[in-house]
Amino acid sequence: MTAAIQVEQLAHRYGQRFIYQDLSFSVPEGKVVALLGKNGVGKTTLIRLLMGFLRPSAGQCQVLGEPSHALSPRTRARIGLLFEGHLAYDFMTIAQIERFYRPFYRRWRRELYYDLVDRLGLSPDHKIGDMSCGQRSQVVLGLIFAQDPDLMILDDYSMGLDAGYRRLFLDYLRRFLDEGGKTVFVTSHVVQDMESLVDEVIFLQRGGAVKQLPLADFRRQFRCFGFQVEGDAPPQADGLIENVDLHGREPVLYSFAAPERLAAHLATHWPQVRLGDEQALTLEDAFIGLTGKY
Ligand SMILES: Nc1ncnc2c1ncn2[C@@H]1O[C@H](COP(=O)(O)OP(=O)(O)OP(=O)(O)O)[C@@H](O)[C@H]1O
Repeated sequence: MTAAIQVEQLAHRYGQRFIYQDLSFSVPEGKVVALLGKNGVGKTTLIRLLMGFLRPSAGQCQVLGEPSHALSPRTRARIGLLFEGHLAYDFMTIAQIERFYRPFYRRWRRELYYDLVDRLGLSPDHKIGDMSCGQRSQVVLGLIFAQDPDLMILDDYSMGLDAGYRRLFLDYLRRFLDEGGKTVFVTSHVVQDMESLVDEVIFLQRGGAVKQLPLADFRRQFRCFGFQVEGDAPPQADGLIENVDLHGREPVLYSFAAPERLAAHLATHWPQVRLGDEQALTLEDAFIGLTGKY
C-alpha cells in the first residue's frame, strides 16, 4: 500500500533538547490516522516538519511522495492543512478570503465553503478579524473542504468549536471520506471523537517512542484490570504491564496481554499481586491508561 506520509528515523531538537531521536511511522493512502499524545510531546512540531516549515535535525519525511522540505506547489495544493494561527489574513472578509484562495486550487468547491460559513449567520462582508475563535475555525475548515484535498492534515481541529460545530465538522469529514481515496492525518485532544472516525492510531510518547496500530486492535487488545496486593509492593510497568494507576479509587493495571498470559506473568514476576476483574474502558480511559495522566 502506498504511503501518503512516510517518516523515517526522524530526529528533531530545539536547541539542545531533542523532541524525538528516531521516529518512524507511515500513514497509508486512503486511511484516517490519528496522532495522539499528551501536551508537549511534539505533535505540532511534527506537522511543521511534514509541511517543511522546519527542517529535521536528522532522518526524513515524505509527503505524497515528495521530501517534506521540498514540497512542490502542485503537491502543496493537494494538502488541506489546518494549523494553529493558519488564518493569517484576518483583514479580509468572508467573501474576500474565498476569492483569494480560489485560484490556487484546481478543484475548488466554492459551495462547500459557503455551506459551512453560511451557518454562522454572518454577512459575506464580515471581517475575519472581527470573529470569535470558533467562527474563525469554521472559516478555515470551509477553506480546507473547498480545496478538495487528497490529504488533510488537521492539527487539533476542535480549536474553539462548540460541541455542535464539532459534530458538524465530523459530519463533513465523513462525507469527504465517503468520496474515497482521501487520507486524513489528525491530531486531537478530543479523544472520544476519534472512535467513529479513525482507522489507525499512533501514540506518541514523550521522548519520541511511538506505537501504531489499527484502532480496532487497540480497543480489543488493550485491557485494564483491578488488582490486590499482599504487602506494600504494587507492580510496576514492565515488558507486559504498560501502566499502573488508580481508576477512581481502585488500583488498576493496563496491558495488551490476554488475561491468562498476564496472570502467568504476575505469578512469576509479581507473586504478591492478585489479578481482579477486567474494567470497561472508554477510548479516553484507554488513551490515559496507555500514556498516563500527566
Ligand atoms: N520554537 C520552539 N523552540 C523551543 N521549544 C519549542 C518550540 N516549539 C515547541 N517547543 C517545545 O517542543 C515541545 C513540543 O511542542 P509541540 O508544540 O510540538 O507539542 P504538542 O504535542 O503539539 O503539544 P500540545 O498538545 O500542547 O499542542 C514542547 O516541549 C515545546 O515547549
